[in-house]
Amino acid sequence: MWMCPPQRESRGHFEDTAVLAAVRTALFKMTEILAELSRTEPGVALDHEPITAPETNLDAQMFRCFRPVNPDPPAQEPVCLWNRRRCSGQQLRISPCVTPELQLPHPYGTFLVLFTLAYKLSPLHPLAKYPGPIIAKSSKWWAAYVSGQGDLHRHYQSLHDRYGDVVRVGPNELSIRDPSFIPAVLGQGGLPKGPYWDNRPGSVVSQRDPVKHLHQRKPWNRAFSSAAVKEYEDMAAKRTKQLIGCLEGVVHQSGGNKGVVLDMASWFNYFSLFSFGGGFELMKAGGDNDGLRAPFQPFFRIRAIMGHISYILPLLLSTTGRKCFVQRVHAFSRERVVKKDLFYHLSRLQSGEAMPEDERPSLTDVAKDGSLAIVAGADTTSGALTATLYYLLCNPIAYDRLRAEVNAAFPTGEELLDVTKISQMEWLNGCIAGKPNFGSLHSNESLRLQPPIPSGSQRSVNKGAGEKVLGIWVIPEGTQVTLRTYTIQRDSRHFHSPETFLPERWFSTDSPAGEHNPAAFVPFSYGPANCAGKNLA
Ligand code: HEM
Repeated sequence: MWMCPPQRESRGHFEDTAVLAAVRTALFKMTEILAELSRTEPGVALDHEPITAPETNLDAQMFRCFRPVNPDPPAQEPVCLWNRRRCSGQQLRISPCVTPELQLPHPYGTFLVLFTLAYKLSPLHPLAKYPGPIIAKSSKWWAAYVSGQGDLHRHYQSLHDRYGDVVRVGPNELSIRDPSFIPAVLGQGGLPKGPYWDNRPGSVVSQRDPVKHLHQRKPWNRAFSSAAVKEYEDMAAKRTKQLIGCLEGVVHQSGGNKGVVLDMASWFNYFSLFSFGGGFELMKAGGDNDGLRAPFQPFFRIRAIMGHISYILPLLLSTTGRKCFVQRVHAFSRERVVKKDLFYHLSRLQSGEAMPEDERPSLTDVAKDGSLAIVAGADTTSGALTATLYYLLCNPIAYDRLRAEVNAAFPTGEELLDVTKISQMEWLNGCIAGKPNFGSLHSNESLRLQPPIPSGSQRSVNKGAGEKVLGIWVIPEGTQVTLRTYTIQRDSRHFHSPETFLPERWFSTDSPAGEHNPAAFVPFSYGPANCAGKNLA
């Protein structure tokens, strides 16, 4: 990794005293890396749709100082750095934006970097009044680094414990722990999505324009309407049985050996792709033998890191073969559109749907959304199931109560999913299902303790939109805000014994544990851009 982390004070917490030295090192290393990128494979880029680096923040403007600018690229054989074998033979084109010589920082660049840094840390900055660590105020590169360690949500929690409910976590970004701001930020008429989503394939999740988002969201709402979700029930029941059969098979093959180890996170991941009909037969294959799931794994980490420095994505796209991965996923999605599963519903081609020809989305658009369903739907669902199993195994009392409840409701174990029965099962709903309770549609303990999207979803007060007032806080234009799900859901002001797995808190109001603030439970987010697949999930 390019950046030497300064001394940690506590888990994920950086000492301000080491900060300036770290920032200097980081900036120097950044220039080195950019130079290295251009030296190793000169002038090669993949064919991609035009992508423009956002000019909305100073980090991006600084970054432009280091970007190569040669309008006449040399003719050259295209190469895919990411995976040469997989991408050989694909139609690639030299992009005019990358050249062999990278312009290293000249005096103007150095001056701009230092000036920008000084401005970000000065009392003149619009967010100067908000508390936060100096390294975070200096650059989002720091958040990208912590994100790469997989610890960002815990780090934000420690920052809130130290600085309060509103913390400056980036030069232009605030992190919020107060759930009373959820409707104003995420609700109807709230804030649009932020630059975290810039430079991504144009699926609904990365649509920052609220009007276009509304349009793109329609097929999703249709795909998860009550009628459509009913159609998935059989599929879900069959896949559940298949999973149980597979697990029994593995145990059987081991000859009843008690020491058999199962990677349940992977099995839940194979299972959670069930909404795609027969497209993924990972359970049947007993693993990802064909490498269908493997390409998604590095993508999750890269996506999480790049969200903080999304202006660098165009350079990465042009110097690496990430494009190859995206093309592969889209190709897979395109094949699926014709089958009657989630892709089919997204394509709005259902019978009885009076959708005029010209309003139907193109196959490419559906493929983009379908790819999103794989990345947004499968990992979240399997993460929730894995967390539930973990907490049940750590809590024998809850495990026994749940098992007794399931055995009573489904005595033979052969019944298909019966949603009416499920909605009346207290322990199941307390642990992992979704029963209307305390005004909250999805009330369960593992999603509270381990929300699959723990750091929340970024929103932005766009330039020209005017400042946004949240209680006593004035959020200036050009600021990004994020409500931290993990931190909010583990706040003792909203949940009794917040770090403890207590499924009964959702159905028992007799004990103090039952008292909680339902508004502080938002694993599926809130408002018009909340999770489109939550009914299915
Ligand atoms: C336990 C499982 C899941 C959790 C906790 C979860 C959570 C979330 C969250 C927090 C968001 C961000 C919303 C925002 O920006 O405000 C989101 C977005 C989204 N999720 Fe899920 N999700 C889950 C499963 C699924 C499934 C199964 C699907 C579909 C197959 C899905 C499809 C989507 C889509 C399409 C979006 C983008 C919505 C938009 O921007 O309008 N999710 N999800």
